[in-house]
Amino acid sequence: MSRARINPSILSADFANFESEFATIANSDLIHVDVMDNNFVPNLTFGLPMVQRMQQITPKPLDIHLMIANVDKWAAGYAETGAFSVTFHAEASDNPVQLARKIRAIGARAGVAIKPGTNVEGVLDDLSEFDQLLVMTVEPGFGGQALIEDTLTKVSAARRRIDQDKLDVWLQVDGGIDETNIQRVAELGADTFVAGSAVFKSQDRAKQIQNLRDLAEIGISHRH
Ligand SMILES: O=C(CO)[C@@H](O)[C@H](O)COP(=O)(O)O
Ligand SMILES: [Fe+2]
Repeated sequence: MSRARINPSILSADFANFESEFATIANSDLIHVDVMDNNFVPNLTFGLPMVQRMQQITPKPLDIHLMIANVDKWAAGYAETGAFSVTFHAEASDNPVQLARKIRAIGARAGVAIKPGTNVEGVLDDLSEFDQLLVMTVEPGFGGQALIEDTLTKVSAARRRIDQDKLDVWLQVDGGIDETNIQRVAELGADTFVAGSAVFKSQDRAKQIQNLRDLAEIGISHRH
């Protein structure tokens, strides 16, 4: 696996044809699956039975992004599907560290996500309990939004802490990532990039995934 990971978000895919859609993004690193409950976010996608089925047909490991309330109750079920990683929102959990331990014990990587309005400091001290920190670069709920520049200070702060404490934690960004900004966001510290519309609206998705990966790796190589 290359240093920069590109995880296409299937929120922008054709929901009636996941198997053929997945085949068009088979050169990705992981496939990002947005679970929304019309409660934690004002949009609804699909739940556990769909993710169980995706697990059977996917050419790549699944990176599950849970945008659901009562996540302390639901997250374990997603880990049990055999998903590679399960990321839940800090805002939706009563005890993120305890939940991460539960997800890890099942055998999935545990990720914690923060919305644009949530401080990163609250999770930085517990980072060793997680395999991934997801800094949302848009308000969760919808694809195709513009990246919120203010969120990028959190990416820099998280990168400083990960490097300083020599943590093995992936730093993911999600929302509005495309070929115009990925290199800069990588330079600031992200190493794992979710891209929905930038991949699915492209004429040649495989080529776009490789283009995004190349740009991100240039950004990573420019880090001081
Ligand atoms: O979690 C979310 C939205 O809440 C994302 O994963 C989006 O699906 C990303 O889409 P683009 O902003 O890249 O179009
Ligand atoms: Fe997402």
